Amino acid sequence: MTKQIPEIKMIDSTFNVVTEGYNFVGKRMAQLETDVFEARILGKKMIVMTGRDAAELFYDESKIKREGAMPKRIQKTLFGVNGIHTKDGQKHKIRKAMFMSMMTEERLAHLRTILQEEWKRKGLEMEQKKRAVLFDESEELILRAMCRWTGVPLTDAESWRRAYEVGVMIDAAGGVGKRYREGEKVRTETEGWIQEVIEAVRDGRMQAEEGTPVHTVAFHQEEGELLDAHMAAIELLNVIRPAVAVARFVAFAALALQNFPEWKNRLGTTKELNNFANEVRRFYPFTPFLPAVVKEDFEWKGYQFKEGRHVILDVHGINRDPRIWEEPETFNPDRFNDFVDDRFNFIPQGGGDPDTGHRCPGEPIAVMIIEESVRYLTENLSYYVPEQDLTINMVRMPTLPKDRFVMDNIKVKGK
Ligand code: HEM
Repeated sequence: MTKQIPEIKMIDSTFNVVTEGYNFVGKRMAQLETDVFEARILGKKMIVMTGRDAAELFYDESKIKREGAMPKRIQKTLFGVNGIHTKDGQKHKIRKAMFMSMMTEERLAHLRTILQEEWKRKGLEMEQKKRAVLFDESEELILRAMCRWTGVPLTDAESWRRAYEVGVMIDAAGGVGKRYREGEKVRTETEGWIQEVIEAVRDGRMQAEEGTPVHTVAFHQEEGELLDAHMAAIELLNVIRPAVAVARFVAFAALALQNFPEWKNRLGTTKELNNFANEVRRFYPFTPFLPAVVKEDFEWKGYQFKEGRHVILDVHGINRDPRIWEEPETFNPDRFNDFVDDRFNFIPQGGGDPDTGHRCPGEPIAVMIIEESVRYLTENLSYYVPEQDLTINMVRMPTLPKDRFVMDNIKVKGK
């Protein structure tokens, strides 16, 4: 028997999404005591879904597609227009293979070494400054590391400006008005910068080592053709930009060390450090939800999904779902000791199989950046956390601790 999907009886709920942010979906799910509801958002009727099973459905390519799902305003700031996030089927698989080919064990080990070197440099810089904002420093550090790793040249003179611009693109994703317009502007500039690099590599003005992401993207072919240089720039930026976004998790990790200091001396083993990084990705808000579109009519748990209907997956809610996580509101890295990941129950960076579906290819990079940052902060740096506002505004998307984690009296240990 088919059931009626519970509906939000409002002409349009966009205002509530904007004013309630990360809380919008969870609040409605609780009010309606459901895992699925329908609402009109941005003028379109959408099915909003939460829970592990909803994630499994969302990543079933026979039922759900991406074409036409991602709002243009998010493509124009965060992702780049018509990049991998919007592709389906064979086109997506070929493009995705390009990203996945960058994630070999050897290449990732190289990135870890780069991150360790960059943290050493950063530690000394921060010590000289005495007082620094961890979020800003992390953005710059990660941009440097990613440019080295991908093979994109970056001078000392430009690293802060470029890092700031990439940060603006990320921050603009959930913004309106000035915040959105600035994001769009810096995206155009940043794409121009990377496009020049791609063109220089292609015509031999710049050397790029085989196996580096810049080489991979510059010479990646689809149907016997190189990518258009602008598209290549968008996709190379789809490696660099989201890594810079991990600075949010670095700031959250520092906040966790501050608020839950009992974990500081529980980071000695690789597993403990990894658990801590995963709990940071689960506990703190980042990706709120993901959009897609129903490919053809089907029924799920008695509900009718009609072809062309937009769907939204509640990523944030699944990270805090009490059916998956015991005491979800408690920060507890130990929960990952016996956690069985079934690809749909822990999805801070999307679910399913990264090789074949849309799941983020950058999870090992994100985890590694958090791990190396936490390692450096706890083992190599001493600092004082001055009075400041570290509240997390759950309305703003994406969010971060308000004062971006100011550190004072910074000293490198054991020099
Ligand atoms: C702050 C850390 C990160 C978060 C929260 C994050 C989150 C996500 C999410 C939610 C998706 C969408 C999954 C979907 O559409 O189903 C995604 C896709 C993607 N991410 Fe990440 N990501 C992060 C870091 C990275 C890094 C370091 C890379 C570098 C390679 C990366 C590259 C990508 C790409 C290329 C896609 C598109 C995949 C596809 O459509 O097949 N991300 N990410």
